[in-house]
Amino acid sequence: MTLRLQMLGTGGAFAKKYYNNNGLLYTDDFTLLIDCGITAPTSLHQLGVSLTEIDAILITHIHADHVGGLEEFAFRMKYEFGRKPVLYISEKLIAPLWENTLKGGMSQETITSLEDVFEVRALKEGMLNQISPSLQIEMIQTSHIPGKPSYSLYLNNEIFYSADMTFQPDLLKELVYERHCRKIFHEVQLVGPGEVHTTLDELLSLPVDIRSMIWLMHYNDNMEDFIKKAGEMKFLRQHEMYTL
Ligand SMILES: O=c1ccn([C@@H]2O[C@@H]3COP(=O)(O)O[C@H]3[C@H]2O)c(=O)[nH]1
Ligand SMILES: [Zn+2]
Ligand SMILES: [Zn+2]
Repeated sequence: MTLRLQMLGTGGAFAKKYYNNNGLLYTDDFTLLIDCGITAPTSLHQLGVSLTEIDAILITHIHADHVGGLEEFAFRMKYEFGRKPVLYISEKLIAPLWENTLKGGMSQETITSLEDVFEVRALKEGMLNQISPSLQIEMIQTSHIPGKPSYSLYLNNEIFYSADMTFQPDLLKELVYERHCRKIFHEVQLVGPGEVHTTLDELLSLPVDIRSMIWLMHYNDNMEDFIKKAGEMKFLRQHEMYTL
C-alpha cells in the first residue's frame, strides 16, 4: 500500500512563511492529520480540504504548533457538521491535552471532557496501532522537552516521522540498519544550539546512507539559505504531495 504525505506546513514553532509542521497522510481509503497546530485550519482552507474529509487526527505532543488548531477543528465539527473527530493520542497525553490546553476554551455546560468533543482513541507506545486497514503506526517516545512526553511515529514499519525531537542518532541507526527504515522525515533547527530540537550540524554527522533518506521539516523561514549545506538531505515543501 502506497502512502502519500502532504504537509499543511513545514515551519518551526515560530516560522511565519511555512506554517506549523502538520501533515496529511493519505492511504487509498483513509486520511490522517498528523498534528493540528494554530495554522492547520488556514492551511486546510487554502488547500480546499474540508474538515469532514479528514478521518482522524493524531497528536505527537502538546505544543501550540502541534495542537493549537484543535479547538477550532472540534468546535467546527460539532457546530457545523454535528460530528466528533476521531483523535489518536498517547494515553499519557489525554489528560494534559484537556486539562492544560483545551479546557479553558472549550468547557461549557455541555462539554466537560475531551471525550465530549473528540472520539478519543488511546495509542500505546512501542507496539503497532492499527489506524486503518493499510496504516499501522508505532508511537516511539523520543526526547524533546525534559519531563514532557513527546512522540515520533514509525509508519507501516518502514517510514520514520520524527515530529519534534532532539538528536537521537542511535535510534535512527537502529531503524535503518535493524528495522528496515527506508525514509525519514526529520525536524531540523538550522542555526544555533539544538537544546530541544535537532540541529542541521547534528544531522550532517550521520552516515551518508542515512542522510540520503532524510527529508527535513520544521525549519525556519530562511530555509533557502541552507539547501546547499544540507547536501543529500532534502527539504520537504509545504502543500506538495509526496508518494512515500
Ligand atoms: O525548553 C524550551 C521550550 C520551548 N522552546 C521553544 O518553544 C517552542 C515550542 O514549540 P517547538 O517545540 O516547535 O519549539 C520550541 C522552541 O522554539 C525552547 O526553545 N526551549
Ligand atoms: Zn514544533
Ligand atoms: Zn515541540
